[in-house]
Amino acid sequence: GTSIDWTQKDRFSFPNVSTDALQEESFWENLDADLQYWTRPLRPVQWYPGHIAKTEKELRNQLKLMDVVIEVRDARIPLATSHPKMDLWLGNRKKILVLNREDMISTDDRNAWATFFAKQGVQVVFANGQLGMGTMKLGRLAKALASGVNVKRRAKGLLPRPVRAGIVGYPNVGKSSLINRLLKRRMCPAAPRPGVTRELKWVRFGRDLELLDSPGILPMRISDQTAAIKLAICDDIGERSYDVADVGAILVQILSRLPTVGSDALYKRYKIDADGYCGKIFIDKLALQLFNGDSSQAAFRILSDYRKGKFGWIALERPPI
Ligand SMILES: Nc1nc2c(ncn2[C@@H]2O[C@H](COP(=O)(O)OP(=O)(O)OP(=O)(O)O)[C@@H](O)[C@H]2O)c(=O)[nH]1
Repeated sequence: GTSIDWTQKDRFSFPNVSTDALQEESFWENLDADLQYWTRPLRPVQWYPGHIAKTEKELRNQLKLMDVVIEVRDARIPLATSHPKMDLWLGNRKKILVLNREDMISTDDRNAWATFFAKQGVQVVFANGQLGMGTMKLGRLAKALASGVNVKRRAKGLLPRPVRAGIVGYPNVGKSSLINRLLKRRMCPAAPRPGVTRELKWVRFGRDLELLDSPGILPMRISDQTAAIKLAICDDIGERSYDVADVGAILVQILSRLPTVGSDALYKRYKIDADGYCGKIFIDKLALQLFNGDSSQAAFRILSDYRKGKFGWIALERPPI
């Protein structure tokens, strides 16, 4: 496989670069290849192709109505929660990128992503849909970006109209929470499941701006199992689509190799040795220790500890170099 040989790294000495930093860099460089290798023998995460086609059609219809598109991603996995066809679907609409769940990543991660997207000229806002952080800035940006729409209308002799913004993103990334925050209301009608026709309503959002009250859902990428595993770990897809024990085992392998967590932190929490190669053995031991041998429950405990930040706030992606 693509396992990392730390001892090899230690033999060379790089001036001014700590071994920890090197190990971490090497971890991130190898993570996607490792995930590909680890997921190959597993039951793939199941998407329903029928749903995907319908979701895509609905999304494209919704996008046609928007002048400004607010694309929401999970800050822990900004790449796995992106769709390669998004820019094509956008056409010449303006886009603002929201990295939501900013509370679930470290300041270093946040800075790294801010630099990465700034270099690409992408407008990025970090937000917390639960607490509402970032939404003021988002509102201001949407307004600023949208002002061009009426300049064009005036040039064509048309009357100005409110500019229309809409929120899109993968399931569960926090779209409804952000709509609620922007519209300062408690409830947003739950996003309907793909294929169910819904009424689209515009809600006034500040002066001259309207927000579509139901979010657009991005279709899953059917063949990308590396992205799927990350979505599963981050609880961005339903548990019925994957095997909890498999996903938990992969998380153990990731955590034990990550220098900022490592097998020491796993041992401290569960009193079980992890070796970074076989998360399944770790899960089975935890199952025997705490859950009468039920490995799904054991895996769920580890996933849930990760999601609650018990090992620190750990992103599963770093910007590519
Ligand atoms: N910690 C944290 N949790 C968040 C944040 N934003 C949303 N959540 C939580 O994430 C879960 C999903 O949020 P929703 O707003 O329902 O996500 P959605 O994208 O509308 O989901 P779908 O309706 O499935 O498409 C909820 O439990 C929210 O409370 C955030 O910034 N930080």
